[in-house]
Amino acid sequence: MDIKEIKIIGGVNKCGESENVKELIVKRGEIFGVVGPTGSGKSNLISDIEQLSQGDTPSKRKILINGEIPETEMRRNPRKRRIAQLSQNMNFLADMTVEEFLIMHAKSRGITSEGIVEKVIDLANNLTGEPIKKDYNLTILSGGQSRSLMVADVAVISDSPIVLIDEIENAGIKKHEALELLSGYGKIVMVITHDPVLALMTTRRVVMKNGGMMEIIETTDEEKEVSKKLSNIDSWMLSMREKVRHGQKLSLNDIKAQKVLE
Ligand SMILES: Nc1ncnc2c1ncn2[C@@H]1O[C@H](COP(=O)(O)OP(=O)(O)OP(=O)(O)O)[C@@H](O)[C@H]1O
Repeated sequence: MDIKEIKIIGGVNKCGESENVKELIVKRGEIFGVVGPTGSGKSNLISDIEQLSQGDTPSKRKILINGEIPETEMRRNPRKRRIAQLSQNMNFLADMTVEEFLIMHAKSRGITSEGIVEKVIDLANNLTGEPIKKDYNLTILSGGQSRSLMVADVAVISDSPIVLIDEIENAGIKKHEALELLSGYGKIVMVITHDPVLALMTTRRVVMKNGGMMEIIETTDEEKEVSKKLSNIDSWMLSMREKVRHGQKLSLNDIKAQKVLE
């Protein structure tokens, strides 16, 4: 099934009161943000989408796919759900090389195209400062390398049209590029974040409060500008981290803020 949009029909907050936002539609290629303080219900909203809930969770939300109630099979069978989830705590456990894993995953999805392994690894290497090689064992990958590979894998091999991301701010990868990559592959991307770099690169974001969807904010052009500048600062921080990691010394020249903010 070609998933073009998901619709969230609002339910109730933690006090049982109707949510302010009654209906929310997220379309293919859109990056949608979920923001709110601790305990405000961000993960709960993502989990409702992941389960394709139909008024049967505490929030009583309903999730429609292309305007319709998804088939029971899609709800019950995780293989048919086609929703990928990424979080900063995820790691690979399988004892195999990067190449073996990618070939196996591509095969299981019926993808046989030439050069798919190289393509995924190249994309992953754009997201991390520490290069990944195809003969590396999955279990020796660092956190940043693992997450980069997962993002590239979800973008290219996994056919999950819906990607739910739970706080990747400390995942040690180029977050901006990671989100751009996923949305560029025509996916519906929903990202929970406290990070302005990510929050401002979404087209819209929902503000959670007390377990309910309070309001939807459209990202302004000015905010997009701010996002680009913050992203530069972010890449710079990542490069500093890499220098320290590789035993190099930093100098005051490295923190000339103007260079970063230009
Ligand atoms: N609409 C709701 N109805 C009933 N319970 C809810 C609702 N929304 C959230 N909760 C409950 O409130 C608690 C906090 O919610 P949740 O974990 O989703 O918050 P969060 O914003 O993700 O928090 P954190 O930022 O700390 O991860 C959870 O136990 C969750 O089950």
